[in-house]
Amino acid sequence: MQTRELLVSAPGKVILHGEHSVVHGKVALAVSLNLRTYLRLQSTASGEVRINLPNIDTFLAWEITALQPLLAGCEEQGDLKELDADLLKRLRVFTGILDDSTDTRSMAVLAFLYMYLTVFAEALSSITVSVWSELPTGAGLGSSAAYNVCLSAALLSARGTISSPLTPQQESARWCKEETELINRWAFMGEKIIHGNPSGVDNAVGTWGGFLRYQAGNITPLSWVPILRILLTNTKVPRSTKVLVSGVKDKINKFPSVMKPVLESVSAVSCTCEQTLTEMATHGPSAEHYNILEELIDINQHHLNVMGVGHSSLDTLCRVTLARGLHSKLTGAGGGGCGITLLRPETDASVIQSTFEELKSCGFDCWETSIGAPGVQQHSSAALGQDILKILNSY
Ligand SMILES: Nc1ncnc2c1ncn2[C@@H]1O[C@H](COP(=O)(O)OP(=O)(O)OP(=O)(O)O)[C@@H](O)[C@H]1O
Ligand SMILES: C[C@@](O)(CCO)CC(=O)[O-]
Ligand SMILES: [Mg+2]
Repeated sequence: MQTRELLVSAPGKVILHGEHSVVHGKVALAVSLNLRTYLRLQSTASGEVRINLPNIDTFLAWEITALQPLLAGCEEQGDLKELDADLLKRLRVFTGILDDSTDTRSMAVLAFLYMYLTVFAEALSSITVSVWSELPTGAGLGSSAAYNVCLSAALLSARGTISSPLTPQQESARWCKEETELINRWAFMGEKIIHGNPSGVDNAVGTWGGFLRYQAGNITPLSWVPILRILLTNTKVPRSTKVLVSGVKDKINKFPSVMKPVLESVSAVSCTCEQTLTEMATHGPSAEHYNILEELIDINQHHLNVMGVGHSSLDTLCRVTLARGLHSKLTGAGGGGCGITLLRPETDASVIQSTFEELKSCGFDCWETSIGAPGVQQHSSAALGQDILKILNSY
């Protein structure tokens, strides 16, 4: 244990195209958001591990002596490709969390304890971890990935497996490539616990930030993209990514010849979108480019409905925006949660205002977002706003 206090943050994300298909090896395009999750880790002498999760009203502590026996029989974490199923089973018994639970608190606690035990292993230390997020929990904006990336970075740094990159002169710093890759791999373990069968796209965006093309674990940063204006709408309909991902898998197993072409088509949508964005960045955006982006959004939204991850609230979003000539699709796992609407450069402020008003009257939250924020970072306390520090320091 090398650290008395660590502050880290990681961004949420929007998936432009490829959610669900990406779980089955197809191409996705995703970009980080300007909404972040923040974590403070303190080393203590309490003999306890404590976690404070104010967003989900969860405040728990365990004696290290009670956690130690859970590690008996654990193999050293090698290439980090697979979860240690036995340890997870022992953790479920220890916490009383059932196999099929998708409960918010249970999933957050399991992911934390699993990562703490596997990172610290033979050197369990007393720590207090507090996490607070600007992201809505479980709404499709990668809140689980931002949580897992923060946990992974902070725990690995505190253990000394990776460095603490911040120098006294800096307000924020990032880890080197190799250490960032390790953060991403460990965060993926947390995603496996929360999601069941994640593709890894969400933790990749939370770790690396920016605009990414993702396919089967291959991450390609896209630096040639135009500035896009995107409206985000949170329908506030709760859903679980784990349940939705498993529903799509069931449908593919039931109707493979029907569903596989749908996944293939979504992959083609991602690739056509990528080509269009590259053209827009190289030759300058035209009205025709925006027409193509809008058509691709509509096609993908239909495909997502075919996969069974639509929701009447998302239909409402599409209808309200289309009435003003704007095109929307769900983002993330769907089933409620958030949708994105593409704004054209010439979209009038009055049109945006009236869209906001109508969506708000449906009970939705709606705001224009900014995309492409940096990935996981370590911060000095001077870098964080007073309101965020106040929350993290109050435990
Ligand atoms: N701020 C937070 N504090 C504690 N736990 C969190 C926090 N944010 C997310 N989580 C955990 O992540 C879970 C939500 O993950 P889920 O994957 O269902 O939604 P999401 O990540 O927001 O959406 P998507 O995966 O579609 O982008 C919560 O149930 C909780 O266990
Ligand atoms: C639905 C999904 O494709 C995106 C969730 O943000 C799941 C995943 O890729 O792990
Ligand atoms: Mg998630």
